[in-house]
Amino acid sequence: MTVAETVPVMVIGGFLGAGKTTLLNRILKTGGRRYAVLVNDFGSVNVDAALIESEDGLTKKLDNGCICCSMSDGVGPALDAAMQSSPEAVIIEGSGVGDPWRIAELAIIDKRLSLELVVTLVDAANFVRQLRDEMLSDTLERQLAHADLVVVNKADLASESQLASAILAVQRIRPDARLVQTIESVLPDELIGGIMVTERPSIDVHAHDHHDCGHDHCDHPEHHHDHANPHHDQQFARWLTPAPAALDRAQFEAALSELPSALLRLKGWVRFSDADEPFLVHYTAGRYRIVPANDRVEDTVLVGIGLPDPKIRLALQSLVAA
Ligand SMILES: Nc1nc2c(ncn2[C@@H]2O[C@H](COP(=O)(O)OP(=O)(O)OP(=O)(O)O)[C@@H](O)[C@H]2O)c(=O)[nH]1
Repeated sequence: MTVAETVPVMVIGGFLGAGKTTLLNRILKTGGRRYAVLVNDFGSVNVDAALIESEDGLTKKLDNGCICCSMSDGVGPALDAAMQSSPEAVIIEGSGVGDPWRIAELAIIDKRLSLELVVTLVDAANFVRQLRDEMLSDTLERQLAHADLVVVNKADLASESQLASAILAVQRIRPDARLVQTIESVLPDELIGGIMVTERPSIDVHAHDHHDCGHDHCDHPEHHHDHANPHHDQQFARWLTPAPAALDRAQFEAALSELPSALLRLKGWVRFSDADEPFLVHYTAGRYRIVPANDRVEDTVLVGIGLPDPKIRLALQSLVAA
């Protein structure tokens, strides 16, 4: 197979809530190619997969958990299934605490694929503060380390100085990447289908290293985690909170505003007592958005991720008791 016959792969990375799914949906709408999409979410309910607006039935959902594990054999069964529909391009959205380069490596070693672009999103309003947090900085820096394109998103939520310092910090970590600043992940037209990466530095991929990724369910011989950091998102805790009862919206919003700051991201669906349809809840770093959900809601449940803090479980319980 020549390079021309390989299927280009775009990997989308970036921290929790930075706007990855928003970008993915934008590319699906306007990118003009037949895409196969793999998404890897942080919780046991794959909220992102439900939010991918694919109209052509090509979207393939990855099972939850570590993308490196789910895709360890070559690029894995999920991609094999996606390739059956002969996509013109593949987009893989990593989890908000994952390392997009781990996914990119898998694309590099699969002969059917060629890595086209690693794009990393950054939350303009929160990036510098997150970078100063020693529990988060390593994850954030890794996400940028191999980015070809950095999208400094959520510019509408950032002050001028937050935006300027976010851009400076990105340039310090990844001076070679192209950088754009966006609102709602609206990329300039010329970037939407990807950018031509003409010079990718030589790549050191250890396809046959064998080391334990630390996941109980994984028994694959070929993993590509760092030896130094075999389980890259170990420091994060996850919460699954069913929300079966119809909630009082005002109380729910009040409780959302009180969530402990160690809870970095919360998303999912709830029902309110004054409305028939379910609502989609997005909470990131103290801000939230509640919008009517589409018709694909199966369970009303909230999934959360953050740094371990005993206050979070109680706060989530009172949230769904609102
Ligand atoms: N105000 C504002 N909100 C945004 C912007 N971009 C995305 N959002 C909202 O931020 C929330 C998170 O966006 P997502 O696209 O789901 O972020 P993500 O990176 O996929 O999140 P995870 O997969 O959970 O890490 C959603 O409510 C979006 O509608 C933006 O530029 N400005």
